[in-house]
Amino acid sequence: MQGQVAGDDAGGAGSPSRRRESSAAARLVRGPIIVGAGPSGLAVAATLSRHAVPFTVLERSDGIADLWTNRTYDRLRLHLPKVFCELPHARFPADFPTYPTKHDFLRYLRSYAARFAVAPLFGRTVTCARYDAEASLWRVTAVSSSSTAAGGGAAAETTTETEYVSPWLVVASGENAEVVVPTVKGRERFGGEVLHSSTYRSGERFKGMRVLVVGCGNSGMEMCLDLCEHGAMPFMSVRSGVHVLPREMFGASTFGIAMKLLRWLPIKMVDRLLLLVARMVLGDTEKHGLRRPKLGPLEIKNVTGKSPVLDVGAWSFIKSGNIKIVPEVESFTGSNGVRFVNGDEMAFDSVIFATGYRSNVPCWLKDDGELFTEDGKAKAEQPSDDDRWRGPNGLYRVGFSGQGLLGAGADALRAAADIAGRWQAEVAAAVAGAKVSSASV
Ligand SMILES: Cc1cc2nc3c(=O)[nH]c(=O)nc-3n(C[C@H](O)[C@H](O)[C@H](O)COP(=O)(O)OP(=O)(O)OC[C@H]3O[C@@H](n4cnc5c(N)ncnc54)[C@H](O)[C@@H]3O)c2cc1C
Ligand SMILES: NC(=O)C1=CN([C@@H]2O[C@H](COP(=O)(O)OP(=O)(O)OC[C@H]3O[C@@H](n4cnc5c(N)ncnc54)[C@H](OP(=O)(O)O)[C@@H]3O)[C@@H](O)[C@H]2O)C=CC1
Ligand SMILES: O=C(O)C(=O)Cc1c[nH]c2ccccc12
Repeated sequence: MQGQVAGDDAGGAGSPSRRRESSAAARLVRGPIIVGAGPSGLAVAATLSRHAVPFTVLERSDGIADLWTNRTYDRLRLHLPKVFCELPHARFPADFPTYPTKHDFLRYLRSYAARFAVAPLFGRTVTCARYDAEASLWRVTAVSSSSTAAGGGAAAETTTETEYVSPWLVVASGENAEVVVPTVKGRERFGGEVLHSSTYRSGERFKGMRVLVVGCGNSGMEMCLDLCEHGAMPFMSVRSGVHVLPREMFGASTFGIAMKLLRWLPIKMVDRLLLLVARMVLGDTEKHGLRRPKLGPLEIKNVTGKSPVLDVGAWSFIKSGNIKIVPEVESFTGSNGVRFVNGDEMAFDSVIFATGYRSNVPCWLKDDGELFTEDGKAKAEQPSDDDRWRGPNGLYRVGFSGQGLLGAGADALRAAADIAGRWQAEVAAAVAGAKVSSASV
């Protein structure tokens, strides 16, 4: 039976009442369950669609590609050239610029979903996925909420829990599913606005303000640039340093050059060449407070997942002193004060944490088949081993290789082909079974 009331949360007078319902019947879906309708989930679904395999995509937000739609700033562009960001089976339109804007990219993703008839179930947050060894099936619980105006005028929120069941589960919830915001001592004292980069849209409303940006990854760097261009005064807090590379070298994309060199040379050598050219183009970043990590830019990306910054203009503002580098934050000291680990104290109007994201897989995936680490990253036996896209029991990992959209597309092709093989074998067995039973009637 569906829609059975499993529990009631009392809502105080005037507050929305909350009801939790659960569908008692599990829904056995046709084909695999895919968790997430970002680029990875869409790419798996599209490939399955081409193999004529049905699927069910569960997505927590109300549309596709939530990260790109709702959690990125206005000026964002892909920072790898478009050829490295296409999903399987569909090129970017020829009139797209080399570095498409996020609006271009979203346009592409929407038409991609339409073209391959990918219609996710939206508003379904997966809270648990467990392998039922007895039945050889994945049991996936998804929660959805809906708000309805109740008779007396107060809104009633109903959360519904549904179990979806399938022999195959594709984890495509992303490496950037949840924001990371560090706990800083004295946070409650700070009177200015504090936000995470995922809610920053533009520097416009920070004009004339002193803004502390914590973190020097691509988000931190690009927000500082945006703040400068909108007449704000950005300060960038740096903890351990980063590799900054020009986005282009000798008129070609740095990433493209690196990919070509990797065909012939070992990664350490390619890193050395990139750093040599970066030094020629940018100068010594350490002199301006941006220490370079010990491992090279490509090697550190492979080993730890830390992305190099591909500079789109922030570097020149750092050199000119418009973006000021400050040390790691120690604490908030008052309504606008921040103390740094070197003991210096400064006043700021706002603080933006550009401290990155994390996966949420450990919160919901109960039988991870050794595909994930404790913090929900891809588990690799070798640092360079990005080949563990399939686990036991029909479990697949797509989009966790730390290689951006290119890696997600490659994972999606392999996972979908593997599932399609198994699906077709099951269909063939069912057809054979049906023939035998009809012959014996
Ligand atoms: C600001 C920014 C810029 C980037 N730019 C580039 C770039 O230029 N090139 C590049 O290659 N990579 C880039 N990346 C890396 C980025 O991870 C990929 O571009 C891409 O978004 C990965 O796709 P995905 O589908 O794996 O993950 P996501 O895009 O994060 O999609 C995952 C989806 O799963 C959903 N989800 C999560 N948890 C659950 C759950 N429990 N239940 C149901 N649904 C869930 C989310 O709502 C989301 O829609 C960028 C990342 C960021 C943060
Ligand atoms: N145009 C594009 O294509 C863009 C791509 N991206 C991509 O999105 C992903 C996320 O990038 P981003 O949001 O920059 O996050 P990142 O994880 O790349 O960077 C996080 C930054 O925050 C710092 N940090 C994290 N925790 C703390 C802490 N507790 N205290 C102090 N500092 C801390 C890190 O420092 P430390 O190194 O010391 O840990 C690092 O400098 C990356 O893959 C990136 O390449 C992002 C923006 C634009
Ligand atoms: O933006 C990112 O972090 C990406 O994941 C894209 C990406 C994959 N491999 C890289 C190597 C160097 C710089 C960016 C990337």
